[in-house]
Amino acid sequence: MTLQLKATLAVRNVDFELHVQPGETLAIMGPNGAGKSTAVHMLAGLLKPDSGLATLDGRTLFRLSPGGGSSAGSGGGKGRGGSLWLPPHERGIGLLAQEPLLFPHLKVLDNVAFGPRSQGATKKASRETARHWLDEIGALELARRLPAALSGGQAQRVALARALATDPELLLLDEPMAALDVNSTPFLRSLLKRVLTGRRAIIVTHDVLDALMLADRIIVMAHGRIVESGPTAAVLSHPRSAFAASLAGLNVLSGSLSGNILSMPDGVQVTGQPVGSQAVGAQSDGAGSGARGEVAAIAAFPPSAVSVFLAPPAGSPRNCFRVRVSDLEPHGGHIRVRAGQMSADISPAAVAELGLAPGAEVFFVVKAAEVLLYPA
Ligand SMILES: Nc1ncnc2c1ncn2[C@@H]1O[C@H](COP(=O)(O)OP(=O)(O)OP(=O)(O)O)[C@@H](O)[C@H]1O
Repeated sequence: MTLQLKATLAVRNVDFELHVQPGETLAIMGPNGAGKSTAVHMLAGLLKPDSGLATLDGRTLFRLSPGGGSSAGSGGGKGRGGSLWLPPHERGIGLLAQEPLLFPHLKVLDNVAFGPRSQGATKKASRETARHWLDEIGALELARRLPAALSGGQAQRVALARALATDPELLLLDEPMAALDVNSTPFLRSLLKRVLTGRRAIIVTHDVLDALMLADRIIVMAHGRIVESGPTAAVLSHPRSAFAASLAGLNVLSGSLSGNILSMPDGVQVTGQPVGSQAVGAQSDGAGSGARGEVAAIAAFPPSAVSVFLAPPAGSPRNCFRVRVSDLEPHGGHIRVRAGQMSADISPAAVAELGLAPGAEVFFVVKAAEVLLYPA
């Protein structure tokens, strides 16, 4: 029993396949325009792919073959050529979007009771279910308010209760914290942690903390494709895409790899440790291959591995980058020295000793042993 989604949509350049097991929470991450919301909207029944198949525990949500003929936005049921498209309310799926989208004229209790009521429950039973979920999310005292009298965080909690009240087989969360102020975010995140435990869900997020706290597994999308997938901790500790490496807080440099040397487009070379020479061949599917066995690759290393010097250290075999400091900011007990895309974490004493300030030209130095080289 599983959720399966396989879909293509040429107009958005998406083509991917994903699975989610019962009880599993999957985080979808990736840069802007990667296709994350597109995936969620297809599952919710709000966007029709050109072709694909989605099944939830053996039930077909949609089945569309290329040129199958049913038009986007049309109603449910079977179309020509055996195609099938269930409307959103028949899918057994709950959706929590960025905005709570509560019915403005209904009190909180009736907003939450709306789902069970439209599934056929009596008015009394629907309200009991609504009270149960409002209690679960710690918002029972809001039951008699209208949405206009709620804060953004309260409204989003009520929207969560509303999504859960239909007892969905799959809960979709599309950047549920994005529209909240920073003070409301931790509360909703810990609430989500509680309600997502043991529940099948997909969360689209830009925040690595959400993935760490809420997800069992993460997929990274880029350009409408899945470029990385695995248990959250494994993806972040051994990122294989530039995006996942930057999520994990690593410095990421792109270039082409030959042996243990990454050459960047500006000619600067980085020596590091290739992550499994077999992995280079296996992962590079030919698309990024260049001349003489070179493959498109990234170098990743943590800011804590970077030392900062005012002059290049003489005779050092280490990697040395000439950079201009763009920013200094506190980071834990250290100071994060930013220089364009690269960062170094050094002690406040070292910052004072070097006399660092934005605009200073310095050298970032990192040992080859600290640099991991991955196929891009
Ligand atoms: N309403 C739309 N009409 C046409 N194209 C769209 C529409 N919404 C998104 N796209 C395009 O589809 C592709 C996937 O977009 P999508 O919104 O799924 O990305 P995303 O990963 O959710 O991005 P973000 O993090 O910015 O929300 C992008 O190329 C985007 O420009």
